[in-house]
Amino acid sequence: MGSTTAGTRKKVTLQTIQSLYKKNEPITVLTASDFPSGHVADTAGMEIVLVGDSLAMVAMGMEDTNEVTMDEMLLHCRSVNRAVKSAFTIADLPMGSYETTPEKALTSAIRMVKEGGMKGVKLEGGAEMASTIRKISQSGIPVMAHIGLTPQRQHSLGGFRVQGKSAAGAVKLLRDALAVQKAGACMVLIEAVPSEIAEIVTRRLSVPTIGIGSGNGCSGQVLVQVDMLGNFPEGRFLPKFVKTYADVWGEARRGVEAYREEVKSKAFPSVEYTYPVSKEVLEEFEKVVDEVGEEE
Ligand SMILES: Nc1nc(=O)c2c([nH]1)NC[C@@H]1CN(c3ccc(C(=O)N[C@@H](CCC(=O)O)C(=O)O)cc3)CN21
Ligand SMILES: CC(C)C(=O)C(=O)O
Ligand SMILES: [Mg+2]
Repeated sequence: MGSTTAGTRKKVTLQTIQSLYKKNEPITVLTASDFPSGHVADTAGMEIVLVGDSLAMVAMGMEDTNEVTMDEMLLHCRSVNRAVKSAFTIADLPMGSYETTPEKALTSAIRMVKEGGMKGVKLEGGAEMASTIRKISQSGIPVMAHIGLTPQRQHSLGGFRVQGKSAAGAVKLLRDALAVQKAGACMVLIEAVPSEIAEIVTRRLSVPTIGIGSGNGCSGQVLVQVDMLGNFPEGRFLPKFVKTYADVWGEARRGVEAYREEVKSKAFPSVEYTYPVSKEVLEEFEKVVDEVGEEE
């Protein structure tokens, strides 16, 4: 099946993504927020690495995604970009960096490319964002549109709620998808929408859809990396759509506790973790040790 583990993998371009879409091969997308997470996503063969504003919550400990600034996003983008050699990179435009005018949005998108090293940008919203999407994509920066559950608009949506559940909601979703496609979006991310609805929307579009919590009928899938790796504090809430493929947190916790025990018991550092010194040097040093600092 398709592209495998990388290393010498060729650079993924929009054309690569287009050809996967044509072949009906699912497009793999994963978030990253720093050098190590960018590195593992890239070398494990993800086609797209997304610097999502969810990093506000998972990497910065903020309450939601609305607090993170453009400058903070750029810092994370630069770290991810140093690690990613093959994957196509996209970053979320954070709340406040694109809503006021298409010109402001383009300025922010250009910063993501020039300062963040990103290849494309993602922004939340449907039909109402069409002129913004057009402005950015006509300037040569690929735009992924994010519809369905749009976390930056959680207070209008009444929280992190499933979208497109009613017939009217599904019609709105389809209208949004068609509008952002017409405006030039190169991909449409669909978050937290019933599978059947997302599948029908995907069929009506001629650009790939990337689903999160929207079932198997999308052209590709995305998850937040720390979620799928189980790399988060005990007891943290996880959306129903997250499948956990590893227990990185458990392993990290086990390691730190073992280190603590061994420091307390003096089992660490044992001799193999220390540097040798010759007996002669040691004897010579011991001879003078009491005099050092007492001179004059
Ligand atoms: N770590 C993390 N993972 C994510 O997937 C994620 C973030 N953060 N932050 C930004 C958004 C917020 N996300 C969320 C958060 C909660 C639900 C949630 O509570 N879903 C409910 C369904 C609620 C309903 O019935 O309408 C669930 O049970 O999954 C969904 C998406 C997805 N994104
Ligand atoms: C969850 C994905 C789609 C995202 O927008 C993010 O990570 O911020
Ligand atoms: Mg986001």
